[in-house]
This record gives sequence, C-alpha cells and structure tokens, in this order.
Amino acid sequence: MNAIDLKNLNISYGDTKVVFDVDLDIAEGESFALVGESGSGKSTILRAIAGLAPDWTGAISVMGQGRSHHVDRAVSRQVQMVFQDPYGSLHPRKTIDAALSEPLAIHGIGNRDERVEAVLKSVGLDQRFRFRFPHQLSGGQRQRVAIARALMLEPKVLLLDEPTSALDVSVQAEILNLLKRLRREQNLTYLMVTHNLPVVSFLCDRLAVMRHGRIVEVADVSQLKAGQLSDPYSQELLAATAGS
Ligand SMILES: Nc1ncnc2c1ncn2[C@@H]1O[C@H](COP(=O)(O)OP(=O)(O)OP(=O)(O)O)[C@@H](O)[C@H]1O
Repeated sequence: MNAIDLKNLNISYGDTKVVFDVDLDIAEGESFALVGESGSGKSTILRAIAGLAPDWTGAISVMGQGRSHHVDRAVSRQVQMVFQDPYGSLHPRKTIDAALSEPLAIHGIGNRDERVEAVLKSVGLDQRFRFRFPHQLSGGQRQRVAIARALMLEPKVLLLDEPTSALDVSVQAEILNLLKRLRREQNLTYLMVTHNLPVVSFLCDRLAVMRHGRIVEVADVSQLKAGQLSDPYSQELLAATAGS
C-alpha cells in the first residue's frame, strides 16, 4: 500500500489554478521531497492532502483511504502537517500542555497526561516545558512542540512545510536529526517541501522537482547527490545551490 497516492490532482484558489495534473505515489515509510521555485505549488499540494485547500479535483489517498472534500477525521488521524513557522502555528496564550492535549480532546482520546508526557520525551523536550507558553521557548523548542503536536494522534504520514527554514543554522541540524530519528522509530512517511537541497540529501529518498504548478521530474536522492538530474530546470536548481 502507498502512504500517499495523488492522481491527476489539480488545485485552484478561486479562479486561479495553481497545481496541474500531478500524479505521485509515495510508499509507506518513504521520505519524499517537493522542491522547485517559489510559487510553484509545493505547499498547496501539502495543504490539499491535509484538507486545507478545498478546491481540488482528481484523487487524494492517504494510507489507502480516499480523502473527501469535507472535514475527514479518519484521514486527519493518519496525516498531520508541520509548518515552517512554529510561532505562527502555536496559539500564544495556550500552554504547551493545552496545545498538545487539544488534538486528543477533538478526537475524544483519553490518557491525556500519559500521552503528553510520552510525546514530549520522544521529541527531546523536558517535562518542565509542559506548562510554559510558546514565547518562553526558543525557536527550536517551539518547532519540537509543533512536531509533538503533529504526532499526538499517532499519524502514519507527516507533511513538513519547510520545517527548518525559519530556524538558526545550528538548530536546523538538531531538528533534522530529530525528524530522522522519529521517522525510523515510528516508521513514519514524510512528504516535505524545502528549498534546501542538502536537506533533501540528508532526509529524503526521492524528490519531485516542480515548476509552474507541474512536476517536471521525479528522481532518486542518489541522482541528486551525483548531480544527475535530467530536466534542464532541475539542473538550474542544482547549479544555483552549488553556487550558493
Ligand atoms: N491562500 C491563497 N490564495 C490565493 N492564492 C494563493 C494562496 N496560497 C498560495 N497562493 C498562490 O498559489 C501559488 C502556489 O503557491 P504555493 O505556496 O503552493 O507555492 P510554493 O511552491 O509552496 O512556494 P514557496 O516555496 O514560496 O512556499 C502561488 O502563485 C501563490 O501566490
């Protein structure tokens, strides 16, 4: 079974179509990157899978279940999204405990104390952070909380939208190592958006290069590491990274 199956996916915002005819299969346990220029539709694909971009046609399946156009609790338990800016994605007046407990309350799941304690441990945060507020944490600690929140419902798939690009370089490495460990320990599937090709090499098995709302190439990370992407636009991206 594939963790994510996209068939002939087209996505619009109102009258503006931004994603065209995307087909993608991501295997269970795989880590897959979407790369490409700003505005090419990468985040929009993640949002549609998460149920946050309602205006789409085609088919979206997560762990073999087709997503409907409505709030879909069965699918949202399987797939959770982590955003670039943990400050924006955490409510400023809610404690970490409240932020982590909320998904459990919404889905009517008990054992909240135990689950909150376990998830804090799994993302490497001391229990003393539990009753603090987001502004009392560093950027890296906040991103650990955002990842913890995404893990509360024990999803199979994480959608990661530039999960480290708002962080200091030294902290980026810590979060990347955390994501690598969590994937291994919990057999998670990742679909991640990034501008950073070294991040793809570190964390991903395959990548799709997007341009103007379309996938221009799907490649193995070994091809990326060897500098052997075939589409001319992919080669431009490689050259831009090599020069930076
Ligand atoms: N809420 C929205 N309403 C209208 N248009 C939007 C909305 N969000 C994104 N867009 C447009 O959709 C297109 C794709 O945006 P998207 O954020 O998916 O691109 P991206 O490849 O993720 O870019 P970036 O790397 O900058 O995040 C862009 O032209 C963007 O301006």
